[in-house]
Amino acid sequence: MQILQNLVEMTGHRDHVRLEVSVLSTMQQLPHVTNVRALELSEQAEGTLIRPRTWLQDGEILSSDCEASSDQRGQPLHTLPPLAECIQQARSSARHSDGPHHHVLWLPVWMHNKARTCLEITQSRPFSTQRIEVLQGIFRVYQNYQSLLDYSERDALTGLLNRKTFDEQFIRFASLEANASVAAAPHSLSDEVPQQWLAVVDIDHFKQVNDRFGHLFGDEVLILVANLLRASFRTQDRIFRFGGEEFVILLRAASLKEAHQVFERFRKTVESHAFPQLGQITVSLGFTSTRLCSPVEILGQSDQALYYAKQHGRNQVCHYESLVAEGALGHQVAHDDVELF
Ligand SMILES: Nc1nc2c(ncn2[C@@H]2O[C@H](COP(=O)(O)OP(=O)(O)OP(=O)(O)O)[C@@H](O)[C@H]2O)c(=O)[nH]1
Repeated sequence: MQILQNLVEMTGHRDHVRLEVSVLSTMQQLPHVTNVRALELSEQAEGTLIRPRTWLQDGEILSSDCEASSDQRGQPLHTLPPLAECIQQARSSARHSDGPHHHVLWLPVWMHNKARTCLEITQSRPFSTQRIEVLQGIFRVYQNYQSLLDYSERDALTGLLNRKTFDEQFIRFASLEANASVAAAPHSLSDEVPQQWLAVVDIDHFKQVNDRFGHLFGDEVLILVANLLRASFRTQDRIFRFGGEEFVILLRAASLKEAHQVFERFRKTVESHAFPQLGQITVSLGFTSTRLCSPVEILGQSDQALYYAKQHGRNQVCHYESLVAEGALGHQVAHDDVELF
């Protein structure tokens, strides 16, 4: 009965992290469970890393509020061989016993053929068949509900994250970033601190595609561009379809140079892609650093850089602060210049 009540509570959430906290508290209440964690898997230059995103501490379930790439508690996936093998073979669970009172069960959350999260349950007794059935039952409800949440966060045409999700995630992220940067050094173009960049991408002369080939064909082009976006960025970078033929990318990069290179590489990928019937299409991209500004200002700055790219020949990447430093843009975007949220 307690489990049923917990399941009702679990499915009342509209947020991935709160749902995760809820499923872990449900599992933690089972007898002999000594620890529960949700591990996040992320692809980094040095290989797949795992870090605890939600965990049990002093009887309370806590969640990390920092980005995976800046979390010091990440460890290489290969340091947990049974889990690494389970992920590599796309299996639904793995188990490991480390002494008579330490038994671990891992349940990876598979979505779009990728496991980005894995639940970890530790018990002081070996897992009985019945216990595994109960845990897997709870896990299936949780996973189905995660899929529903995921579906509501995505754009139906391209499968990218939608504008609503951007508004929710970016406002939350920007307030975390603002708090973190209170003690940070003043911003300069040559800073080498890992930071986030926001780019607005717009397909050039897309209206002509629709006019010549029809709206349905235009939709196919949007899907192809979305696929190129997915292939060009890492899984921890977030890509949104913002509306129409406009996309937004949130990228983590160590320097302006690196961010510029990554965006430039994407521009070239689109330029050199052979689109059926169309041949070549191009994109313009405006980007800015997300530090020390409000979400409205950040979007406004990227939009200004994009507008500049469009006005100066299209098929190019423009960086807002560089344009301002060169005197190419008239003025910095103020709060009331743009109204987006
Ligand atoms: N096929 C399709 N077209 C869309 C969708 N959303 C917006 N569009 C079209 O995208 C086009 C955008 O055109 P504009 O913003 O005028 O500019 P453009 O032709 O892309 O030219 P520049 O941006 O100036 O390079 C319009 O024709 C819209 O109808 C969509 O979901 N599917």
